Amino acid sequence: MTITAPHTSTDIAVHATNLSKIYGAGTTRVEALRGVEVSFARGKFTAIMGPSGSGKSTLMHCLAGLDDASGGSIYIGGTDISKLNDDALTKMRREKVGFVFQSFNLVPTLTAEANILLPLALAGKKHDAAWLETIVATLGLKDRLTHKPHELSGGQQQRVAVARALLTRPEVVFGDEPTGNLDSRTGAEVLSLLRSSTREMGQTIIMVTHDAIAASYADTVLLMKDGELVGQLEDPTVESVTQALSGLGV
Ligand SMILES: Nc1ncnc2c1ncn2[C@@H]1O[C@H](COP(=O)(O)OP(=O)(O)OP(=O)(O)O)[C@@H](O)[C@H]1O
Repeated sequence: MTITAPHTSTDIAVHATNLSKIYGAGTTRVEALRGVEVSFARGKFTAIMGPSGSGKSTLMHCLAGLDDASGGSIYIGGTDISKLNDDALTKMRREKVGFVFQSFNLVPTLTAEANILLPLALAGKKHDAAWLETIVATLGLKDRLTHKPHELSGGQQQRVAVARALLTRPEVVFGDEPTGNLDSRTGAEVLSLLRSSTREMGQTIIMVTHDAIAASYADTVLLMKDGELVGQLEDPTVESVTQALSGLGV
């Protein structure tokens, strides 16, 4: 007889329940999220896709505590972030969330190493030197640490941003089109590194993308339309993603 362990809350890194977001009022009122119910398993790579205006960025911004939801609750690592005051929210984002954006968002005057260490430095915390070494080695940045961003290629800059996101061992890393500014070969490298951070480091990743190739690196693709989650693909391929998107009119 096989006994399957029941899912416990520790299997879930990020969870949102009955999440709504309304922009504007009256004739400019937009319901960007309509009662979204979603759980992101710990250590998994999830891509969020859907037509333009379907609510992907809004969902990501609310989940990351970058924007206030209009209703519902969001849990990151068991903490209901909708109940946190501004200071607690800032601390939570700094310690429990990593970000990788399309535009690498590195500080131009700082070296790669200083950029990687910045979130911990801002939090007044010491970094774990062995963990830094592991991340730097995994991302192939060892001989680039003393360089400033303008001395690095786009792919190297994004790897620095990925290292910065991973260093705090965050509950979750959010990616907003992380390969949008990279050529396809470099983009593939960064996506492979993101995927190995889930497989080898147990990192949870949630990525918004328009790109079926990028989404095919994820374990799961969530499909959005008109502010709702309307589908899910497991072990996606470029073909299965493209087909699902064309079903949504993309
Ligand atoms: N700050 C805002 N003020 C008013 N409406 C907004 C605001 N931000 C987003 N919206 C609206 O909310 C809806 C969802 O937008 P959102 O940016 O989340 O979609 P998206 O799926 O990320 O789109 P895209 O793929 O084009 O980036 C859209 O109708 C958009 O016009």
